[in-house]
Amino acid sequence: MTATGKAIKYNYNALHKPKQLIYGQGQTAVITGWSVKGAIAKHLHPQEYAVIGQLYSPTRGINLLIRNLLYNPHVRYLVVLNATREDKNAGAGICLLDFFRNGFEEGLSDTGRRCWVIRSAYAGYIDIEVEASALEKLRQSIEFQEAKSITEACTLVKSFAQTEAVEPWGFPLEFPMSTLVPTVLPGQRYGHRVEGKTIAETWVKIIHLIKTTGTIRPTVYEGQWQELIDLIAVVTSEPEKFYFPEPNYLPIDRSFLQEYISQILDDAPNQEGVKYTYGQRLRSWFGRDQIQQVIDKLVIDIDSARAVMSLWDVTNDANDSPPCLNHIWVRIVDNELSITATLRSNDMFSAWPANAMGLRALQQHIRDEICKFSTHFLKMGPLITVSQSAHIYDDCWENAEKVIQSQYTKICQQRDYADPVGSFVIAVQDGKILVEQMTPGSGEVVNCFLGKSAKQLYQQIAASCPGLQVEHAMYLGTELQKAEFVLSMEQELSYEQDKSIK
Ligand SMILES: O=c1ccn([C@H]2C[C@H](O)[C@@H](COP(=O)(O)O)O2)c(=O)[nH]1
Repeated sequence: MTATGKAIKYNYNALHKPKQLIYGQGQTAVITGWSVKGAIAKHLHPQEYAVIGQLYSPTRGINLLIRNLLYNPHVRYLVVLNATREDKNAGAGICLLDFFRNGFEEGLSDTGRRCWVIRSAYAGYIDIEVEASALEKLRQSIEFQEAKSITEACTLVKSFAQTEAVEPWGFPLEFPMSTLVPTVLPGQRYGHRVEGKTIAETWVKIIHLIKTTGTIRPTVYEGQWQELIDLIAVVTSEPEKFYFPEPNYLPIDRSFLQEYISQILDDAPNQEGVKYTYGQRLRSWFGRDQIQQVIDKLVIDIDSARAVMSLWDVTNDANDSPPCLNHIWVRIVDNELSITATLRSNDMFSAWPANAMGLRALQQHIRDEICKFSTHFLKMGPLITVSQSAHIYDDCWENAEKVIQSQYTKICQQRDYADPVGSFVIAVQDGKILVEQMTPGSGEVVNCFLGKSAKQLYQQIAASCPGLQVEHAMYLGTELQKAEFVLSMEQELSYEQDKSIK
């Protein structure tokens, strides 16, 4: 703190996420939610505020925000901006205000950890290590206001700045924090494939793959994430009205989805502080409606491989907040319409389910429109996402583990055994092992492998069918070993696939 004449200048010291904040010398903390913080800062003088920062999610951001406030007792005013649709969906601002309005009580977090639970309709937690008396003191010492627009927020900040300087409410407080270091198993680094029937099932498999084999790397947001590079997710049969598990373990629900779909399908006007919406990029950003263009293209030329929508603006996106969804490609094969979306950076735990459902709604819309304006009857094909940086942030690791523990085994048990590579019939004939590969469904023989040992055969099969499913390959290994055993024995034994040796 330095005193210059009458005005006192305070320094804000952030314990957490220091590079994500804009600093001033005043006594008001401004929480901008999803509106970009720079959009407010430009209307204010640094002496009018203590700090400006964004808060996206109640479960992920509030704990660190409160810890930072406890370390900066000169902050005596709080302005929470709640201006965008994203703020309404996330509820982070409301939850923060509820902390000050309603307080907190001891309870369990969504991962079952003991913590302080904010008395709010939105789930928000504070670490139990933070003393309750400090939290109460903070609540009593800060005057808070909600703003519905950037203009209103600035007016509030300026009016607080005009009041006399207030003494800090105490000394900076810091509390211990536990950290979780995951065990990472070895695995592929680049290029991964996950498939599931529904978005929910695929999501659980994605979370498991990243959590077990993803590399731990620093993020640009002063934390860490676990990351796989180029993860292709194929969702084969998400139902038209979307599948939400009961109880719902996804990070979104139906009412959130409703709002979100419109952010992808519908145009949106420019709004100060809002970076972009996908709907705006698709419908009007480049002076054309790309969704309609794709529909028109495919109505005329059903076999076209040129049905592309681009969201990356080379003239504009080298800035602070470029879109994550960059490229969408629509393809019709055998009367099945698939969509492939490329996301340069994808938060697989918190954002992917919404991204995938929004894209599925877009796919459905394009299919319906093509059917309406042509004589084609098209089925819904798969939804494919290509997530280039497929990551899980460290503050979601605990939740991710919980999803894996409660869902992954169940989902693996539900798998069917239809390997698209086909099936293999194994027999022992004339002192050799014979394996015939057959097409799935129709059972047409397409390949034959012959050899004396299990090794000779599995090497041939692996070379010929590199896409074989892991469990299927392991099964073949056990059967081939049985066949080799029968061949190697002096006495008359017979081999029959899937039966014990007689
Ligand atoms: O539709 C979206 C929008 C954002 N993100 C995530 C990906 C990153 O974790 C973060 C954006 O960070 P940058 O790569 O822009 O820094 O938001 C998504 O997963 N999907």
